Amino acid sequence: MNLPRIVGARIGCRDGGRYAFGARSSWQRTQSTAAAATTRGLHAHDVGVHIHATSNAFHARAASLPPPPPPPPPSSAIASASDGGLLTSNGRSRARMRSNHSVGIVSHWHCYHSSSFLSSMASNNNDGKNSTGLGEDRNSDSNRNGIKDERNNSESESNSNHRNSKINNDAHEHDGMEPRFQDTELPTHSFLDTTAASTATGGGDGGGDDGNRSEKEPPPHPSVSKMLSLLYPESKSLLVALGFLTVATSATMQFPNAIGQIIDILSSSSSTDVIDAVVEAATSTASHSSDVATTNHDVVVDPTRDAAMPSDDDLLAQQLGQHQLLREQIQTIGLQLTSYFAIGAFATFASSAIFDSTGERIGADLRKRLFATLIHRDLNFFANNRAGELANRLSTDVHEVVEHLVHNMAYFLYNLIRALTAVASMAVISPMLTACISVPLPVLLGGCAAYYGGHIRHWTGRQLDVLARSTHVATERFGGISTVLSFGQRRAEQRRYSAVIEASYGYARRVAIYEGAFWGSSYLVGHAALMTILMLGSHQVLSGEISPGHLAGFCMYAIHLTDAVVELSQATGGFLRAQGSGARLFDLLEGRDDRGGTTTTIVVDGDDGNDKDLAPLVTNLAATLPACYDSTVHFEGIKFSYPTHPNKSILKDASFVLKNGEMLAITGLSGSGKSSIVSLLMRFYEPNTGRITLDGIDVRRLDVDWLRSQVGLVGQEPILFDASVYENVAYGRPSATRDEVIEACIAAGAHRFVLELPDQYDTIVGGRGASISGGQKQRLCIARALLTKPRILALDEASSALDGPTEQDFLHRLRFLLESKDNNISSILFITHKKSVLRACDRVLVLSKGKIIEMGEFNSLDNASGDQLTRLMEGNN
Ligand SMILES: Nc1ncnc2c1ncn2[C@@H]1O[C@H](COP(=O)(O)OP(=O)(O)OP(=O)(O)O)[C@@H](O)[C@H]1O
Repeated sequence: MNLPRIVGARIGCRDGGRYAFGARSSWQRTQSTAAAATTRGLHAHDVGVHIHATSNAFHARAASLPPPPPPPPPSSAIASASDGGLLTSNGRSRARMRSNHSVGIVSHWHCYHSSSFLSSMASNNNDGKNSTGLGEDRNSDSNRNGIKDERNNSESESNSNHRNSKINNDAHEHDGMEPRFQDTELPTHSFLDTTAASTATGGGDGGGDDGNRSEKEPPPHPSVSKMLSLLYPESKSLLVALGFLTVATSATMQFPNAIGQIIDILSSSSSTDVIDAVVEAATSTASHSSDVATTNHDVVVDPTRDAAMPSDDDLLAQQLGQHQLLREQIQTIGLQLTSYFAIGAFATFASSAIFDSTGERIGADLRKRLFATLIHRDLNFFANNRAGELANRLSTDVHEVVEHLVHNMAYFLYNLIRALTAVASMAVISPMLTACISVPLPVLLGGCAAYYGGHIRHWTGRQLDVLARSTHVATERFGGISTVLSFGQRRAEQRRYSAVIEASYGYARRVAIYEGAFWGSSYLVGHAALMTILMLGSHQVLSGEISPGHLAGFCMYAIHLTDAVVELSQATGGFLRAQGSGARLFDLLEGRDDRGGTTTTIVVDGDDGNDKDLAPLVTNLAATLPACYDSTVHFEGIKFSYPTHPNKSILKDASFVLKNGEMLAITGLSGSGKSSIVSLLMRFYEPNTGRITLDGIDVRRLDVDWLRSQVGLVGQEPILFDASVYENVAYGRPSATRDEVIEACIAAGAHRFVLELPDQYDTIVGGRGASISGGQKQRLCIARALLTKPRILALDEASSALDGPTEQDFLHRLRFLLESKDNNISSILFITHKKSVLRACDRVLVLSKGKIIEMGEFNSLDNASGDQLTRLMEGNN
């Protein structure tokens, strides 16, 4: 299961297919299943890239690391131990990872953190505009607008701006349409303009005007309590994980203490004497036995030796006993440490596994919630929000929130426990030394992190914006490679891409410098603190206040403290980044977006002529018509503008009737508002004034899903999903039998070519039906609409890709379906430019600039000379 592809495909559905077929909840289930699969670890390709790459960043990083250098020379146990995070300036995260092995469980969290440090900062700045998954939608937009866009591209390439603008102007004058998705064709300066990049990433879809998608104001950051509310459902697991984390950290923190004890045991004067004596005895025994072997007969016993004095042998035996005692003491400490570390290892495993899986659980739930919210938004919302960007929110932003919220929380807690334990242990050893380090250190390191972190965030954001833009453009160009080739633009594209990548590298270099400065400063501050401790501590040892072992232990705790303070400042930054990523998510979840909001309040002319707030009726989903209703549709004085362009009048006082039992064609110049009529009938949008009635009832009083189920819409662009022929046709009625699907395909004239496909009805048609022809796609879409047994069939240029004989056959079948008593279809609405279709219809309605200018039978209109229809039909014989 491929989550982003599913999401992209569903959200990118431009013809409103989801709405028309009322299959939102079924896709919602699909999405839930995909999310659940992700949670169970069945990471699909794209999800895996996002989730695994970061949540298992440790492993990925570790795998890519060079082998660790040889251990530091034993001359400095402290220096070697201090690698636990402090002596890390050069390799930064890498060195941190390596060195952290020396302090037990530290490694996991460090490595995790190290890899997420930059990416997390950056991704926030990127504001979720990762270009992954964007290209497909934008490509399709580009393809739709292919000729115009590509002409523009070609013109700009040859630096003829005049011609370029003329093409646009011509197009504009001709059909009154605004050129859509102009930003897909960027002159070099805007291509490199990171401000533009930040606004222009994302896959455009949904039929909106891209140009209108101006940069959104960043939403306010959600409060801390709101962020933490995401964790609430999993609070039990998190508490358990926290318990394990505390145990693991406590176990780790035993190590410095143990080192101190061992050093003290070994360096006390009595121990030194015993060790010296035993070593001496061992040496002399060795030389003595060799002497005995050579001069055994020379041995002379001293008769004057005092019998009361303990003999050398007794003394040696005593010292050997004490030596054995020392060994046992050290072994006891070793055993204690071993048991601590065994417990620590288990606790690390448990806390890590619980934190990770809980994070994924929270992410999966958040994705399901967000998808459920998005899939129920209206078409206007999708016109205002790029499909790719929404899909990105589902994958990247949710991942960011989980990453920073859950993992950072774990990381923060871990470091907090570590820092507190270190301070407490240090205070026990030497309160004075503790005060010396624990006050200035957090201030200095926190200051460094705040100062450099701000710069790193800033430049990483710029870099990722440019990178995201470049990725989007690359995806788009690869998708439209045939156009790039046909206009000979390969080198130009190569130059553009190189330029933007260079710009991105420029930002990356600045990031690298600030990062280096941060780690350099941390190194300096940390080592200065360590040096101070060593100096002051040595004086204390000399004055007998603390033992050398205590000093060694203290230094190790100080290293832990230094490291923990650095990590704490970064973890806090991580939480702020989670807030940044969460801002847009909460906006979407709570439907607070300022553009393209849902229809919550509808004011309409009531039946009694008074304006009424119909919101309660609209939300009451029970209103439907009886099965035998008359499917006559009345458009009464409809005035309409798209919410994105409220000042542009699309329909101007349009009134007409679609009678029960008739085939009505609407024709007119491109952009005259034909498709908008179907959108209003489907209630994708609401008219500004006037009303649409079905059987005399205002459609706004009817259950919108029921209404849509009564209209079988075949959109202008045949949208198929990346599934089998059978699944695509049965999309609107998943319960349909195979026979019913075949029947619908026969009626739509699709059966014959389906049989010729490699797996017939089980053939996968590819993303957007890429592996079948345009005419075949159209026929499958018609079959899909017929299968839902609609009362009204609305065909928006649905036969445009059919050849003459196939179209004639199709029209005959439709007439048969309309007249057949067994069939549900009672009226057919054609949106068409084709004379053959117009001729087959009962009546033709001619639309010009949103006004109905002619209406009647085709022959009567066709015979009237000089009219709009005749001009329309020129060259259309
Ligand atoms: N989602 C939208 N948001 C804003 N404007 C839109 C939207 N969809 C269409 N328009 C604009 O509304 C006008 C009418 O569009 P419509 O698609 O109804 O025309 P049409 O007659 O069906 O054109 P064609 O024959 O080219 O399909 C056009 O100017 C178009 O740019």
